Amino acid sequence: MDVRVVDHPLVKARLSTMRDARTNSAAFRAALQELTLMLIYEATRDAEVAVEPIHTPVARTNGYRLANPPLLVPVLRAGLGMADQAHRLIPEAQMGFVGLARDEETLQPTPYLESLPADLSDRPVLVLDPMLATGGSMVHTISLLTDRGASDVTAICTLAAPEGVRRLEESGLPVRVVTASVDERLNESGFIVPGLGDAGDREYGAV
Ligand SMILES: O=P(O)(O)OC[C@H]1O[C@H](OP(=O)(O)OP(=O)(O)O)[C@H](O)[C@@H]1O
Ligand SMILES: O=c1cc[nH]c(=O)[nH]1
Ligand SMILES: [Mg+2]
Repeated sequence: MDVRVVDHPLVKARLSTMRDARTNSAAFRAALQELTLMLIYEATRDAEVAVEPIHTPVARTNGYRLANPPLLVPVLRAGLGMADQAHRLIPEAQMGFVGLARDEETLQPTPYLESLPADLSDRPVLVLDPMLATGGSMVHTISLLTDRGASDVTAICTLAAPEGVRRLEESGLPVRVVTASVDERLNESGFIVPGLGDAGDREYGAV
């Protein structure tokens, strides 16, 4: 499985803002948006482009656009904080939604929303979720996508745990991961260490 860690000074700086326990919700959301921009920029580096002639005020030249715009799928709640920024970068993209809440005792994802196009064959998908911890939520989400024919899925995750990366790899699902960091480990409560805490709570407040 392809895991791309975007190792760039600006990525590290935004991630540090998100990790810092002193960062308030508004600053956390702003850093997440900026980080999302950089991760999507990297994730789409090899996207197929269509070429069509355009006229500048001076001459005729080649114009470029994405040949096959992806479906964007934020995983609620925390992934919502990445959705608008991703859409600004790829305004022609369609958006689907998955809602999951991890049971903090069993660490199993509890689904509460699924709003996705019926046919995803021949369409790239970008899944937006800041956190890949045990990998349970991501495996559930990608299974919903492959059930609809998706075969080209990229998980855009601010942070990943080695355990989650391994789980995705062992699932055999057609996915690659683009992240700002693969951290050390999960703790006994299933939180990423050093991590950044509960991403959804830090964006929107504790539930
Ligand atoms: O890899 P996993 O062990 O499944 O954990 C990762 C999930 O946990 C967080 O969501 P959470 O369940 O806290 O919901 P929230 O976004 O509403 O806070 C995060 O946004 C992922 O979806
Ligand atoms: O560290 C973690 C693990 C799962 N979900 C989060 O929001 N944070
Ligand atoms: Mg949460």
